[in-house]
Amino acid sequence: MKTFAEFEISKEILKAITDMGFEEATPIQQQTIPTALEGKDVIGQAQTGTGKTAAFGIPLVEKADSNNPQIQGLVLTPTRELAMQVAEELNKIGNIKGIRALPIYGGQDINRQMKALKKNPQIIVATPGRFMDHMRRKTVQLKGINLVVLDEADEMLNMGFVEDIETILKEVPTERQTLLFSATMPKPIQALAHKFMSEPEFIAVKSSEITVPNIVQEYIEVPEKQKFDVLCRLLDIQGPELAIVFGRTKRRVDELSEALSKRGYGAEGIHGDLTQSKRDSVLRKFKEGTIEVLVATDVAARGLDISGVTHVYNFDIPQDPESYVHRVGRTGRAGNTGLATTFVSPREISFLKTIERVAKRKIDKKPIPSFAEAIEGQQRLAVEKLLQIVRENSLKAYKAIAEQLLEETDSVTLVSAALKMMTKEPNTAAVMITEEAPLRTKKPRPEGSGGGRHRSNKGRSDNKSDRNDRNDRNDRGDRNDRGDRNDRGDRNDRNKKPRGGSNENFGNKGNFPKKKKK
Ligand SMILES: Nc1ncnc2c1ncn2[C@@H]1O[C@H](COP(=O)(O)OP(=O)(O)OP(=O)(O)O)[C@@H](O)[C@H]1O
Ligand SMILES: [Mg+2]
Repeated sequence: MKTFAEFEISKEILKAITDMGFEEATPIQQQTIPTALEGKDVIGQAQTGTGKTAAFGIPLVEKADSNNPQIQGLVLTPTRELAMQVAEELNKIGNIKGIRALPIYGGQDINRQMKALKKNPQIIVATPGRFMDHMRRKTVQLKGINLVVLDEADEMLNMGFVEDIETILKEVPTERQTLLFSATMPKPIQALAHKFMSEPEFIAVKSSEITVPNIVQEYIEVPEKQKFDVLCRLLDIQGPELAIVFGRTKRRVDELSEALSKRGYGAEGIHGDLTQSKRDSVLRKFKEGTIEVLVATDVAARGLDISGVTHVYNFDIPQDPESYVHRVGRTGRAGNTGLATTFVSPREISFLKTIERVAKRKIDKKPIPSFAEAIEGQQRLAVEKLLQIVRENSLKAYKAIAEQLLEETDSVTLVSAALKMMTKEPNTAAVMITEEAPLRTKKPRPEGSGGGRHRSNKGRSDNKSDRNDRNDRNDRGDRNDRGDRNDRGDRNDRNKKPRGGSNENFGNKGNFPKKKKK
């Protein structure tokens, strides 16, 4: 294992990384940081949650000059929330060196962004649509940019963003360095990437599986009608610290979050039709633990790093294996463990097989949990809570009254009553969830064949609103964001489309260095 001191990086950055609690470099960091520092173009691929942000962030900040008022680095991300998160991490890496990263994304007041741009940040982290908007307004200067990063590159290139990325890269100086990172990098996307890069080195951390081994992965075969009750039972049994439930469409997300709230869970939804301030507040509440269930479309599938996410539920099976890999990757990050459960309706089993083949791992079948197990689960949680209070040993004020109670009632009855009071009884309040048709079976395609270089918007133009959903491409009139590509009207259309084949070499072996406790 390499420590960061072995890289040729400045003392300020080293100190910042130590302050962040990083001691050893992760495998992808070990392999890509020296190459990127040499100035080479890199395509970096490693499993979710293994530190790709710092893998490109450290060279990016190292190369930036705090005395130069120009924008020197540009990072493009597929979603707004990811842009914010990446900017935050770059600011942590760069704070001692005096390097500032500014997030620029749709849904945020453009005048505010213009003001912030005037303060000369060295690095911009942006969604493509909004960045192009600033280019047109000439509120960003591109001539000083010498390093461009495409985070979640396959996602951006695959989803018809190619034109946007091309437009941006055409205006950035050609003698720049380009870095591409993602946990999935289908071969056709790699081929496409070469268009933007000069003799890139492809660095993929070898692994037999493309998801980290510390995510336990299970599926439950469940008819559409029963999915919601099964989800509630799982939440009761498993008692996640924080959980993300992925649904296929925005309507699904709205209905699920409402239904979960009705049944007494702290849940809210996030998708591309919400205002940015709503998206921000939902995500903030989730990070703080004010709500424990985040219901989301694929807008939250890529890159988001939220500590405490112990469970991921695919309420609807994702439509392609890449999406599966990224969704389940919201848990089990930075060496932590996680559990991912996928609901598969009987007619969707073939999709599961494709996922297993591409992810190169078996997903274990679990039975539908019973109502009795849900009750048991809640009782167990109540017992844990009770014992926790015992351990905290702050019961002095209650002892006298407890002794008095024990004179009148026997201890077993009293403890049972306390447990009953603390147990959340499974709630069966009536809820409304519109049924979704199962995914349509498509002809299996040979792995790696890809079929089409990238998906253009042609062929999907029958669904105009869908275009607004992709990234911030329509940032001008922008309300929507990408990740919600699987919106109602979009679903069937999308099923027919070829998808880039998946690559074989992914990720590391999960030997994640520990973060130092601060
Ligand atoms: N060297 C390190 N030591 C300890 N923790 C680290 C190290 N590098 C990164 N981390 C932490 O690991 C977590 C995951 O990192 P990051 O978000 O960069 O993963 P990723 O590979 O980009 O995942 P994804 O594919 O989902 O985008 C973050 O919380 C980050 O702070
Ligand atoms: Mg990432």
